[in-house]
Amino acid sequence: MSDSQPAASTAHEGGFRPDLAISTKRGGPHYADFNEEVRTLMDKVRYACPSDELALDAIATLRDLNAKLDEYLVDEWTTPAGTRVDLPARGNITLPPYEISAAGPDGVVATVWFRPYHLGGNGVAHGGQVAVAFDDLGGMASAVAVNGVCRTAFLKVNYRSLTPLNTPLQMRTRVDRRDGRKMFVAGTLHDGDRLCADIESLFIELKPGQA
Ligand SMILES: CCCCCCCCCC(=O)SCCNC(=O)CCNC(=O)[C@H](O)C(C)(C)COP(=O)(O)OP(=O)(O)OC[C@H]1O[C@@H](n2cnc3c(N)ncnc32)[C@H](O)[C@@H]1OP(=O)(O)O
Repeated sequence: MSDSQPAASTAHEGGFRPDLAISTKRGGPHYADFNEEVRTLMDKVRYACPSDELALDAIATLRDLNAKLDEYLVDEWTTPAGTRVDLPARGNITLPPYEISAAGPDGVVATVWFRPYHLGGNGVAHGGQVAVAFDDLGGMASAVAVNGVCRTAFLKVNYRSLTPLNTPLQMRTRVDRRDGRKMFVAGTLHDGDRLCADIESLFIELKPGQA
């Protein structure tokens, strides 16, 4: 575990943050390239078998970079990662990248692609990464439905066929049924006409102030 900690957060206000002030300017004009280079680094690391000389060189470079980044850590409400809606997956490099083509009462439609670093085994995507994409986009469908924040209560993924890497895939999520705060969300992931996975899930609308 690294000792690096993000900056102290502001007072805990639960899941609702009316003052998010989302801006595509956060992180500056080169934040997109910064994000992309980090994803590329993760791709390379997933497949690299470095010489010891290269490993030592990379360790020194990364330590230097991490020390520089330590000077610029902010809290989760201020970081561009997760709020740069102009970037794939809102600039959150922990998510598989996606681009939203529709988000409304009929649900969310996105193009998602799994990169080399999402490798599970034998050249295809890790099932956990598929679940991460469904969690985020299922959460988005329920958030749009209630115009608020929801948390996942359960997420069942049916893996119907292998999910390829480096391929634009269609993910669709929608609230199938609402019962008060309970949003039953269905979703599919397709490679062309082929169904890769689908979900049965429940998202709960948070009460004001609820974490
Ligand atoms: C636009 C940006 C989009 C961003 C999207 C990001 C999405 C990311 C979503 C996540 O990953 S959230 C992180 C993973 N989830 C969690 O950590 C949640 C942990 N669990 C909790 O915090 C609470 O258990 C939870 C908020 C889900 C529910 O607690 P509550 O106290 O608010 O509700 P309660 O326990 O009273 O349950 C409300 C109803 O849901 C039902 N319920 C809750 N959990 C259930 C469950 N697991 N299975 C079936 N039903 C469940 C419960 O029975 C009840 O039904 P009834 O109203 O009919 O009585």
